[in-house]
Amino acid sequence: MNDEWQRRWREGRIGFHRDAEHPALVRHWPALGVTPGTKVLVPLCGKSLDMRWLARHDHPVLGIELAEEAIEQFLAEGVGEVSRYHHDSFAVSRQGSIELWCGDFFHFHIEEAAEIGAFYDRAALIALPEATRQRYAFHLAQLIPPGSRGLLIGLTRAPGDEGGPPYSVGAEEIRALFEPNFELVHLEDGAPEPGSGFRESVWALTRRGPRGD
Ligand SMILES: C[S@@+](CC[C@H](N)C(=O)[O-])C[C@H]1O[C@@H](n2cnc3c(N)ncnc32)[C@H](O)[C@@H]1O
Repeated sequence: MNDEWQRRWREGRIGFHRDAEHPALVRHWPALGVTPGTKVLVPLCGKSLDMRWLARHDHPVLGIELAEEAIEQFLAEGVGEVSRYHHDSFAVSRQGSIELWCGDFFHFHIEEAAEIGAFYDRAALIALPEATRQRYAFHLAQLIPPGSRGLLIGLTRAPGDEGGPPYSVGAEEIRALFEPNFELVHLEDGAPEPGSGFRESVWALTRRGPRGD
């Protein structure tokens, strides 16, 4: 699966990428009440412009992305000096208050996550096949301290459409995956997209319990 993502980026098959920040981020992030200055984890970040929006709103960002191509495109499209270093298996690049860790999200561990106090998932959970989604929800919970908030934008496909990625992840599955470690509030469902029938759902999550619960 990892090779397939690298191939997609090399071949420019990145229909998931948006040319502007996601309206649900703009609409809902302020109400989460995340303190300015709090570092936001963006798992499976691609070259999402949502990271620039978060940075402009006083949040240092830590994005994690497998594909070097995505990170290089993001940096080339940005402004400012880029500094680079290595940390374990990750190649880390920093531009302004955005740091991008190139590598596998599942290899990113709590020691590296010390300063993270919020998260933003748009099309990360739904990029993963069913068998990996449980691992994703648990791993995310390990990285996020109790009391921290995050926004999750998921997606369902038209009834009977079992393709993916993006995979169809309904409200029931989202609750089953995250409720053991997070309080969830379902904020909205988008309208089905004409043509694809994809329909986004937006959730606010608050990490509960002691770390590693
Ligand atoms: C559907 S895209 C979403 C990207 C971004 N969140 C956005 O909204 O544009 C999923 C991204 O996750 C990356 N990815 C997939 N599996 C990953 C993993 N295990 N660790 C890090 N990145 C991964 C892919 O390369 C791809 O860029």
